[in-house]
Amino acid sequence: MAEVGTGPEYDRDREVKAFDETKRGVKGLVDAGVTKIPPFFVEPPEVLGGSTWSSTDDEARARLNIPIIDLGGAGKGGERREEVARMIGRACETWGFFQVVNHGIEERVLHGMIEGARRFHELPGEEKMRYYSRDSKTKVRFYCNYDLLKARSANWRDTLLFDMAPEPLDPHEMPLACREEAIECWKNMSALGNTLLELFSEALGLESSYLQNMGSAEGQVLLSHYYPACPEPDLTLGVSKHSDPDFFTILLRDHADGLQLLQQGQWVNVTPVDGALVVNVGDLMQLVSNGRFKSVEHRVTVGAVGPRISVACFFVSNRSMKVFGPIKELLTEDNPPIYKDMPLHEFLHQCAISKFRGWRYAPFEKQV
Ligand SMILES: O=C(O)CCC(=O)C(=O)O
Ligand SMILES: [Fe+2]
Repeated sequence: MAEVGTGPEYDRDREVKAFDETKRGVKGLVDAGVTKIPPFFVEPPEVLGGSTWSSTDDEARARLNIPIIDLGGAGKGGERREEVARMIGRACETWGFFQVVNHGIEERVLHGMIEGARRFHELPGEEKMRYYSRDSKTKVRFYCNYDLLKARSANWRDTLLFDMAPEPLDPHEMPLACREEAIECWKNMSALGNTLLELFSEALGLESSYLQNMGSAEGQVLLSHYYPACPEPDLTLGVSKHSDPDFFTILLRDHADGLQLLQQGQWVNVTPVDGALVVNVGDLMQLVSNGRFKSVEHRVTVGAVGPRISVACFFVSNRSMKVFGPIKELLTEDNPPIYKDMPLHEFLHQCAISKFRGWRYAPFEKQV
């Protein structure tokens, strides 16, 4: 006989809808004391599996850590500017990920943001639920999985989203639990994002202001993710394998492991480093750089202890009619365009259906 909850009598759509209507997210399940996760969170074994790089050899292990780049002296006219731009370029061409230290954001601001996110997600369910929304026009929204109603399996995480830019967000719309912390964190991440944009431009051999002038990252979305402890951590994921559909992402994490990226078909753990921020290339950057910078797939596993908290700032374009394609200055006879020019809305649609499938000019290995 089929296991209870998964047999033919199990109405998945109804269960998902009923869960969504609680407006309490995964944290609500944990608070209710579930000891088994609802079946719609269970990932198939082929998704959960996959080998993880591991090595007993110290040197090999060291090579399996994404680069940690010191931004000290990399400001405009700084003595390390060129060196840092080169390091960032190399990291984007190989890993698609790097961590930055000496980034200029005070520890107080980062710690405050993590604690603010914790305060929000640990509010009583009745207080949080008034922010619960699936309407993408809502600039402040709390939700459990943006694609909950469509995805094959749900992810074990809740998110609070703030649409910070380009239109300013009225602070009064933000929950008090993390309002000040989120504004301060975003201002700092936004400034760091501008510096990174200049460094990305220089790494590509372009004018410092080139990428900024394209308007590819003028939209900024701050996401506070909360991954509660999971009673069956081996059956589900915090977030399934994906690449970010933005230009680039700055990610703040607490001390918990879980973030993994895919390298040569195997998962590599991105080990937390005190005070560091993770930066990763998104799909739009891969497109405009004609595949030179890689948008690498990543995922988050969950643990039996928790929560794990992370805060991501997505740098995006919100000009849906603007046409994006490989930057002409980067193209040569030896480096012909491997992607088509297309309006942003079409690009995002393609990303949503299937990453890069069916619209490349040449066979292109997405993974390095
Ligand atoms: O929580 C994390 O460490 C990663 C989050 C992530 O991949 C995302 O927001 O796209
Ligand atoms: Fe991501």
